[in-house]
Parts: sequence; structure tokens; C-alpha cells
Amino acid sequence: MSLMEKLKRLFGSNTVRNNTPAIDSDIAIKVEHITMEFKVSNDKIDTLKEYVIRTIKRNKSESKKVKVLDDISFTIKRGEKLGILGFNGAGKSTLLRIIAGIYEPSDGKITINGKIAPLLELSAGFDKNYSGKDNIYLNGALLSMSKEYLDEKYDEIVEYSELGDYINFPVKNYSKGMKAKLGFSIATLIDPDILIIDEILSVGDIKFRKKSGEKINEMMAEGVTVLLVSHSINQVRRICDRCIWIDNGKMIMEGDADEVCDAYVEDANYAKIKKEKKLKRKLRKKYG
Ligand SMILES: Nc1ncnc2c1ncn2[C@@H]1O[C@H](COP(=O)(O)OP(=O)(O)OP(=O)(O)O)[C@@H](O)[C@H]1O
Repeated sequence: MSLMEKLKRLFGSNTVRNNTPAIDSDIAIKVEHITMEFKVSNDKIDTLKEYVIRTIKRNKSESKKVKVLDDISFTIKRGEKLGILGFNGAGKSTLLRIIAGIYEPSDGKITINGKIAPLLELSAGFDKNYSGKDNIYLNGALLSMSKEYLDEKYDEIVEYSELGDYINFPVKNYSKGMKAKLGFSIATLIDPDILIIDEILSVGDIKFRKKSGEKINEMMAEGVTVLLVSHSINQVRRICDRCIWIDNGKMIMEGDADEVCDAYVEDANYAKIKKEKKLKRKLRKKYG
């Protein structure tokens, strides 16, 4: 998807983004009846030859819709730290991407009060043909920042990113680490009210990793709202006040972080025992 398409979708979507939230509003994010369907192809193309033949013959591949999020609703208060738990493929990252504005939901509404720092795909919003400088403005616009605000923050972002003169070079000449450093600097130096984290990141080299980790801890201590997806239950218990648990796109539990973590761990252990028993039965059947 091109940057223009992303911008168009961001500004014309059913997501309400209030960068300067009403002082009396204690709600940071309100997610109402979010549903997400993806179109997936039914076709199985095994070889490059098959792919080329299909493309030449312009054979239309069959596709079906798959629902990966089903009627998800929850609210996060300002300053609250909410964890999202769920097994692989449950729909956690899709939900974060919808909240961050990367995906448009098939149905439902999202209201966001405050500036968001989506620490997801840090260079996803970049246009590789433009310079780092231009991308600060493009990425800032994607995060709903005004040009005046970005003018104010520009020097600080460049300094934090440690890119030096590279900031004037096209992003296509950057290494993966350099892109991540720039993405992290833009997302966090706009003084975000809300941090969206899909697994705690390790950005750039060891020096920058330490610096970015400290920056996240500092923002958390200052009371920023956090939405965290992590497979580390200890991390979720340590950081989050509340949790939601998503299974197969449906929300199955919401509550105090420790309570939801306990139930989730118990379910994971139960699923593991069940799987082991099934395997033992299969082996017994086969080998007696
Ligand atoms: N762009 C896409 N097109 C089609 N299907 C998708 C797309 N993105 C995600 N999915 C599907 O949606 C489902 C949920 O994926 P998602 O990445 O949100 O899960 P997750 O809970 O974050 O998993 P994990 O813990 O493994 O990261 C999966 O079945 C995945 O295959």
C-alpha cells in the first residue's frame, strides 16, 4: 500500500483520533465492536511455473473471507497499562495494528484520546525513495502530527536517531537498524500519551537498545498509557494493571492482570497436557 493510500485511509477512517484529549476525559482508548476479516486465497500454488501460467492466463484465484477478530470491545483508561494475551494466531497483532491505524477494521469503531506511539513495524510508514528528513514529516503526519509540531521536534528526533548526515539520504540507503532507530525516534519523541507495543523491542545496536529500553521505562514511569502484547507472562504481570485474553479472535476474559494471567497459564498447561496425552495415545496405537 502506498503512503498516500495510508494517509487517505487514516484521515477518512472510522477511527476518531483526538490528539489533544478533553481534560475531563479519563478514557485513552475505546474499542467498540471491532471485527476484522481478511480475504485469503483458497488456491495452493506450489511452483513458480504454476504461478506464471496462472498470471499469463489471468486465472482469477478463488478467495474467501476469514474472520480474525470478532466483536471486540474494551476501554483503556488514561495511564492504565493493558496487556493482551492469546495463543499464536489469536488476533493480538491485528488488533494492535487496527488501533495504530495500520489496518482499517471491517466493522466497529475506535476512539483514541491522545498521541499514539505505535512501536510496531517501526519503518512500515517510510517511503524508501524519500530522505530521512522527509520521512520524519510523512511519518509524523501518519501519527497525526502537524507540520509546526514536527518543525519544533525535528532537531531532537535527528539527534536521538544518531543518523547524522544520513538524515538527508534516501531511506533506501539505510540499514535495517538505521530505519528502526529513525522509526523509534519519531514515535517516541513526539511526547506520546499512549504506547502500543507488540513484544518489547530490541532496536538497533547494543548502545541504542539500552537507550530505547530506558526511554520506554521512563515513559511508563511518567504514566503513559500502555497497550502491550507479550508472550512473556512475567513481563505482562510486571508491567500491566489489567489484561484481556483473546482466543480465535474472540475476547474470552477481561480483568485484573494477575487473574487473567493465572487463568491463561492454567489453560496453556491444560492444553499442553491434552496434547501430550493425544500424542501418547497415537504412539501406543501405532507401536502397541
Ligand atoms: N494480512 C493478513 N492477511 C490474511 N490473514 C492475516 C493477515 N494478518 C493476519 N492474518 C491472520 O489473522 C490471524 C491472527 O493473526 P495475528 O498476527 O493477529 O495473531 P497473533 O495473536 O498476533 O499471533 P502471534 O502470537 O503468533 O503473533 C492469523 O490466522 C493470521 O494468519
